[in-house]
Amino acid sequence: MGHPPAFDGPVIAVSDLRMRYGDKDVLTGLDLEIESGGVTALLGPNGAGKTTTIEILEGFRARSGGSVKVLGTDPAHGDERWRAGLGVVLQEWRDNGKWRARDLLQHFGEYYKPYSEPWGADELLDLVGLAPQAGQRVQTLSGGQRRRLDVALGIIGRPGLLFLDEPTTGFDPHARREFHELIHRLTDLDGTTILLTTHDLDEAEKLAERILILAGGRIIADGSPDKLARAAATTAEVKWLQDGRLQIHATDDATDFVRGLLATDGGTVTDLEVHRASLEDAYLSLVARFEAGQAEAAVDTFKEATA
Ligand SMILES: Nc1ncnc2c1ncn2[C@@H]1O[C@H](COP(=O)(O)OP(=O)(O)OP(=O)(O)O)[C@@H](O)[C@H]1O
Repeated sequence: MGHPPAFDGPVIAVSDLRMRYGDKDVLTGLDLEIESGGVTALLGPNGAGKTTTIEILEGFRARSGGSVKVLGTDPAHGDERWRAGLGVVLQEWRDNGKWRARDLLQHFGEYYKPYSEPWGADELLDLVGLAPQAGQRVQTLSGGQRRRLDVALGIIGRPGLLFLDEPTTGFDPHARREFHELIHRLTDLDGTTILLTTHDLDEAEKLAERILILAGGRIIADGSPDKLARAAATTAEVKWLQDGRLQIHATDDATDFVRGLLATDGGTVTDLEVHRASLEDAYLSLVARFEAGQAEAAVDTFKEATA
């Protein structure tokens, strides 16, 4: 006995996933396949359905339609052995405050013994950088330490697939960096596959090989950070002063536009600037428009920018 049985095939296979709360459609046909290994980040504006998606994949929420396989099993019918192959770190987890960190891990590790060889508590505390806090009560840990303990609980059974829902919300920059180092360490170990949700594009770019953007009920962008950034950067904004007045022009071919401008301006153009849209620009504008209630228009513009 060691790790849960290795799984052959995509660790997540979702097709036409739909979710409706009352009369509100949150997921309207989500398709997704994730192969084993590496970190995938699921991004999207508030209320886009990230947590809903993750909870369906974890088997905590019944879907309205579509087909879902996680580690080869439909989460709606996952048994204990299947669940033991998953690691779950929820957005908030506030129980167990009186337990000491090491005792808590030892206790939870017992649950996994029929299915895998769980981490020993001390080894795991070391891995997540909490060895000095081993004897401390959970309620006395800082926010960042608490989150690392959450991750320790999530990975204690050596899961093949780890879900992290907004793992660094509320972190200061130092805690965030330490957490990112921990995620890198986990993917180096045992090839754990990680799916995390975040609001933060910068975090997604740092951690993930693959970024998925969820908006308007489906995945509207899917690719490596580089690929998405290159796609978003095709439009450029050219700014200049002419006769003391600011002029702005958006173009797909800034070089050609500037050549034409300078050939005909008679020397009146000054302060010329070319600003290439970054992935961040495209994403922030998506989020702002989404939050202003212009979801559909926002999705169309973003798709055009990253197609
Ligand atoms: N149990 C529920 N009953 C009714 N509506 C719900 C329920 N859970 C979520 N919703 C709604 O579904 C939408 C998606 O919520 P969800 O939490 O999945 O989004 P999210 O992308 O994770 O958001 P955030 O980034 O704010 O965490 C929201 O409009 C939310 O209000």
